[in-house]
Amino acid sequence: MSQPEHFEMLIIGSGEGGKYLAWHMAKSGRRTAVVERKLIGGSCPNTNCLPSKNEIWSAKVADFVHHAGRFGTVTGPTATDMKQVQARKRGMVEDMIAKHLELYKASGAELIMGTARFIAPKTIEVELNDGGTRVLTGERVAINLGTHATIPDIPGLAAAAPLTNVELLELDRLPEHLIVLGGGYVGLELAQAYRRFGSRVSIVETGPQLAGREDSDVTAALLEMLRDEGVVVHLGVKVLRVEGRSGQAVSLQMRTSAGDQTIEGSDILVAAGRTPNTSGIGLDIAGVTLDERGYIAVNDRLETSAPGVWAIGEAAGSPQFTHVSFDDFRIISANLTGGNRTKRDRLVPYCMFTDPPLARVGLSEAEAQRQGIAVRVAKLPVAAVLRAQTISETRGFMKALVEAGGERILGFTMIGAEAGEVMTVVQAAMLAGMPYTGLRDAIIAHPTMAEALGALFSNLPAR
Ligand SMILES: Cc1cc2nc3c(=O)[nH]c(=O)nc-3n(C[C@H](O)[C@H](O)[C@H](O)COP(=O)(O)OP(=O)(O)OC[C@H]3O[C@@H](n4cnc5c(N)ncnc54)[C@H](O)[C@@H]3O)c2cc1C
Ligand SMILES: NC(=O)c1ccc[n+]([C@@H]2O[C@H](COP(=O)([O-])OP(=O)(O)OC[C@H]3O[C@@H](n4cnc5c(N)ncnc54)[C@H](O)[C@@H]3O)[C@@H](O)[C@H]2O)c1
Repeated sequence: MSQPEHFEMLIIGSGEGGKYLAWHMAKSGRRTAVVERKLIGGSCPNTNCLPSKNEIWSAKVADFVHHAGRFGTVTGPTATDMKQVQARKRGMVEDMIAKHLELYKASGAELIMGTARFIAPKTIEVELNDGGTRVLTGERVAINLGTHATIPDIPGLAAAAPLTNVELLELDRLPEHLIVLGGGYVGLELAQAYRRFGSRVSIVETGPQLAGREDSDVTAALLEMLRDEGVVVHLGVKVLRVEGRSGQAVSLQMRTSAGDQTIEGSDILVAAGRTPNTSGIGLDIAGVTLDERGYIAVNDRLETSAPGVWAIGEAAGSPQFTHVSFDDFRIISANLTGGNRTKRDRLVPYCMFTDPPLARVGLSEAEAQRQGIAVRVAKLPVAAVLRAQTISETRGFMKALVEAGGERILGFTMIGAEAGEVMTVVQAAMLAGMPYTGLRDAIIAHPTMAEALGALFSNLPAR
């Protein structure tokens, strides 16, 4: 065994929270190392958020071009060159990796490329990517391992070598018919994008609706939007088996309420949720306990069962968003410097980058009902928003929840153009504790999408 090297802060995984913690600790003078097996900067800039949003924007351009005539621009025959789509995306990812390396260098944190495994409490052995091993110990250890796509236990699926988001976002050819297993975030964003590039796309979802966490009016709007673009959606099905090989020919047999059906496709994408990267790396040896789903068990301060060991991001069971992994960093760094920050009562917003996007902060109607919280609900169709008329993007609606007996905003959902930006305006009001009347009565620039918040909150039923 190599001689152990000691660090004041040792971080496993260069994800969002892990890298910020490393840079922060190193800059404040602590000897810090990060061990990363592959993705410099984690999955967001390499394989997940940013590459997907990059390709989704290429698909948006394709959609603009397909409908250019509507806006008065005359085009001839058009086609999507997936090699160029890939080239733009790869260029962005390479730039990000270079920037991350500069930030590592400037911070003084050592980035060690290799796979970590615990061999004793607070002690890891790293199998270096360049060969050889190093043994590292940390006075404090943070674990930021992330997740990978779950491959459901369906006969023939694994043997079909299905695509996950990682492989799909690396394809430089267009699938002729892409079968998408799962109608959640990954499935919906990528199904729409590949449809716009020109693939035939079929979504197969076990649940009764798309985006299962959302209210039924929201998911009905999503469904209509996707079907209008020619995406075929199968809901409430049981997948029986998969045959063939993704990239060549693949068939999926499913049980539906109308009987058994088979879909023949060229490729299959698995987008059926995530599995934490917590197995086989000696977390038991480190004294780090997992919960029943295999995520690292943490308290509100993100402390694990092992003293001096924290967990960050998806592997810690935090909501699966980059901005949450970043907030996990803020919790840990605050607590390491005498603060008392917790993840309790965090207001976690999100935006699904379908087009138009779906954004939410706070409660949905169904959640309010489940929690027995009485609310007043205001709705406004996006078609009523003047800005939406100017850009011919009138699909969707806004919905706000306000406490029944007061003026506190409890939730906001929007499906429509610029939903993420409009939602953030409402989130800011919620964080400031501003009554809904503050937004209702504000002067908001005309014509913006956020201007419609005045009309939305004016629609609220009286107490
Ligand atoms: C297709 C897709 C699109 C998404 N889009 C969005 C979006 O638009 N917005 C959003 O907020 N979220 C999005 N997400 C979710 C988001 O990517 C994650 O929540 C986010 O990256 C946070 O991850 P993390 O910090 O927990 O871990 P990660 O960033 O995954 O980092 C974990 C790191 O640990 C490394 N690692 C694992 N095991 C070891 C080991 N034993 N030794 C060394 N290194 C190891 C991994 O290589 C990885 O780099 C998307 C997810 C997917 C799949
Ligand atoms: N824009 C964003 O912020 C963004 C984008 C992509 C992913 N993400 C994050 O990544 C997480 C993972 O995304 P995801 O889409 O993999 O998971 P998800 O949980 O959002 O959706 C998975 C879907 O697959 C369905 N499913 C499960 N097993 C199935 C099966 N055997 N056959 C058919 N359908 C099946 C589920 O019912 C569910 O609807 C998300 O929850 C989200 O937090 C965020």
